[in-house]
Amino acid sequence: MSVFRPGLFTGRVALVTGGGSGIGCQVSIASRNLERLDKAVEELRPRGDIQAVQCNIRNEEDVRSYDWLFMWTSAAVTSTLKTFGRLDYLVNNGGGQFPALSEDITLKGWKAVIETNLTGTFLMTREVYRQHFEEHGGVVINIVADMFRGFPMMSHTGAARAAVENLTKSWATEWAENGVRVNAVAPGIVFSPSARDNYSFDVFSEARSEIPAKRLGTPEEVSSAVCFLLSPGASFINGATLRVDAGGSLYSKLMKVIPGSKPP
Ligand SMILES: CCC/C=C/C(=O)SCCNC(=O)CCNC(=O)[C@H](O)C(C)(C)COP(=O)([O-])OP(=O)([O-])OC[C@H]1O[C@@H](n2cnc3c(N)ncnc32)[C@H](O)[C@@H]1OP(=O)([O-])[O-]
Ligand SMILES: NC(=O)C1=CN([C@@H]2O[C@H](COP(=O)(O)OP(=O)(O)OC[C@H]3O[C@@H](n4cnc5c(N)ncnc54)[C@H](OP(=O)(O)O)[C@@H]3O)[C@@H](O)[C@H]2O)C=CC1
Repeated sequence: MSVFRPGLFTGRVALVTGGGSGIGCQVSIASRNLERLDKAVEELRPRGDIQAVQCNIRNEEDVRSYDWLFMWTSAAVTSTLKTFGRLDYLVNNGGGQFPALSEDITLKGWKAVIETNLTGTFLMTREVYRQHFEEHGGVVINIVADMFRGFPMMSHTGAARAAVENLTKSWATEWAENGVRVNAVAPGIVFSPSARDNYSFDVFSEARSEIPAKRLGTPEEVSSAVCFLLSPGASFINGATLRVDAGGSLYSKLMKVIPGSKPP
């Protein structure tokens, strides 16, 4: 998802995991696949000062280490600070999961999802705080999901995202005195080719009828919320989760069809 709007953040520096674009400010985009990142940088270069950083957010060394001798730019936080000299925003957008009933999730699959969505967010945010925000302040946005009534068929990500929402509140309080704000954005259902490929059925067509607005959200609609929470207009908002789902989280959609219940 692209997360910024033109002109809003001129002179500011952002680090965005999981792709996204930074228009009008200087941005590092960080994910595992360098080829895809480079393509994104090519596309976005005319609109902003943007660099790609290969980083697996599950790997502490990728997040943290930097080899001053060889000048590797494999460490997301350090290389952003080295390239741009400052860091104002962190957007923890990188994440993902696969659909499965809980009883079918292997330990390896469980760990992959928890480490990506929960541990990755923790490692990135801890590092940004240690290296820059503790001294200079800043804003963190955590992208979570509509897991407010549990997340049947994706219980691993539901648990991880709920934990990230809780971390959002802990960090908002722990770091308020250092001028750090931490908020979360919970998108409803937004078309994503990777999610489409992860399902054996057309999840987006099926989901549409379960959204009160009867349409999917767009990346721009999520980015508006991210921009607002990053901006000075949100300077008194801390520890909040903004739902961007056209009311979908309030509507009783069923992720799993329950044919009938067995007597207790
Ligand atoms: C539409 C609803 C709303 C949408 C919300 C979104 O977020 S949209 C955007 C969402 N975007 C995405 O979700 C991005 C796509 N998702 C991913 O990249 C992965 O799901 C990931 C997040 C687990 C990362 O995994 P990774 O690269 O680190 O690991 P790996 O690939 O090596 O797998 C490790 C283990 O996980 C297990 N396992 C994995 N897949 C399946 C499966 N389909 N079935 C069953 N199990 C599966 C399996 O145990 C596997 O080990 P094995 O058996 O192979 O030895
Ligand atoms: N689309 C939707 O309906 C919803 C999406 N979300 C969440 O919003 C965020 C963006 O989603 P969307 O753009 O749709 O999905 P994508 O799958 O297109 O984006 C996910 C991004 O996360 C990156 N990523 C995954 N694992 C890691 C990792 N270990 N380290 C670094 N980067 C990683 C991927 O890049 P790479 O493979 O190169 O590492 C990819 O760029 C995700 O967290 C998603 O779960 C939440 C609710 C709904």
